[in-house]
Amino acid sequence: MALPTDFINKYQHLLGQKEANAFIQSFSKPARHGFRINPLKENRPRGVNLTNATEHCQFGYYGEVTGKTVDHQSGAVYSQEPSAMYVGEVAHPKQHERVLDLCAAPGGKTTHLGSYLQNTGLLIANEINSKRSKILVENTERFGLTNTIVTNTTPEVLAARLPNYFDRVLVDAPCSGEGMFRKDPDAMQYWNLDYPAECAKRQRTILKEAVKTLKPGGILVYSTCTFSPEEDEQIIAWLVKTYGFNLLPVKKFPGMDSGVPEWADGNSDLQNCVRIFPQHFSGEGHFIAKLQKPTSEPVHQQSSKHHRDVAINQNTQPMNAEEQNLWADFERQMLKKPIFGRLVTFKHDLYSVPEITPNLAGIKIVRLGLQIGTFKKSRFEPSYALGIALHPQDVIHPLAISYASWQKYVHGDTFSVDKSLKKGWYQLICEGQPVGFSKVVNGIAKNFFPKGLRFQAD
Ligand SMILES: C[S@@+](CC[C@H](N)C(=O)[O-])C[C@H]1O[C@@H](n2cnc3c(N)ncnc32)[C@H](O)[C@@H]1O
Repeated sequence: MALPTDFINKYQHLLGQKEANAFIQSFSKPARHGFRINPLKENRPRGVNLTNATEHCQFGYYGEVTGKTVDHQSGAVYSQEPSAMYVGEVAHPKQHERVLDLCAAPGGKTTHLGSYLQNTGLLIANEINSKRSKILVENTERFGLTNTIVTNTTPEVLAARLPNYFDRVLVDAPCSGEGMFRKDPDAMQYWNLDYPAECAKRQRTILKEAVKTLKPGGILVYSTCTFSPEEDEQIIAWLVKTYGFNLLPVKKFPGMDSGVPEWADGNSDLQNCVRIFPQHFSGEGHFIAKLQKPTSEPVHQQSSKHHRDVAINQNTQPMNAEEQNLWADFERQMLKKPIFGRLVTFKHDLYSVPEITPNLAGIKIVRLGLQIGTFKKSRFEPSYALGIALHPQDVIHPLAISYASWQKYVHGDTFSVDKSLKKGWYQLICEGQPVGFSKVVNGIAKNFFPKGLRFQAD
């Protein structure tokens, strides 16, 4: 791979000739692939090879997964390169915490954080880019995250609305992406010698706001997929100096390196950070730091389980009487236990929002928790997201379908089912995974697979 000359010279200077040679040569080797399995699903994925588990990530495996499979469509797996998997592992939220993923699209880390939260507490996944925030929504839905609100706003707006609010904040920062060069050589086109410093400026702007959203004593995880000290150790040194954060040690698995104090201000605590270099570790490259916000006074262990703000924003409403009846009918016919969260309507859609959702007025929300369905004229239509999120064991009418029927389903076609099936809604199950809802009428399963997601499966 033809790397920029300035890039080679820079790392020869930083790493020394011998180490730099190994680093540069690693770019000519094949990229490493990986995936995580989804612990929120009742059943393990059946179509992937689960023999090569990663040591550093509880849910991780080496290997490649493709998009047009049951495991992928149902959210049973999430494709993620092996070093990126260590970020969620380091962040590792505890159940019932309030967590912010500030730079979240397409959702690799969000889905990983959600794997730990187990749909408890609150996860706000924010993405500043509107188009990318929609992909983030797709991935949170696919993964079956019911405690997650997706917002599309700036760090400044979130910090102004939710100061000192989160137990844990992840800043997986936009960066110069040097760890992407092997996987995606196009990522090199933006690179020049000044680019890391430009990215660092933006990272400091984001972090200034991230710091405000974190409660005293809260945990901040900062990560990049780049090797440049300007965006890694130097950012952390600045954070520690400016805000008095405590740099916490992060476990290093074989092949992981420590942060390098000499590449910043010499603070020996910088060794607590993790560097993942492709010449030492089976992954593309990352930098991760874990920090704690100082507490000027003792933090009272306020359980977020009991916190409950009333309003969500000015546009949400409780269900009206007709909607309540339609929902109650659906719930009685379809669900073995009541739906999680707080139910609110937004226009004609019914949402389940996490119990501890704060007032989000003034923040652009792209996904208000889990969309349960839509009230149409005198009927309720369950959503695709609900059809994927519900565990088959909690549904009164699961319907196992063949792979051939699934192919028709994801293509947007109807398919035949047993003629004796009663008319009504069924949760479709393929290879043990819930794949959405269908309405069965006279032996035909009608298609409700979202138009924008349809594809031709092999
Ligand atoms: C490294 S990517 C995040 C990857 C994501 N965490 C994942 O694991 O899938 C960084 C994200 O930050 C967003 N971003 C860019 N500028 C930003 C800014 N000024 N404030 C917040 N986010 C920004 C980008 O749109 C991008 O989606």
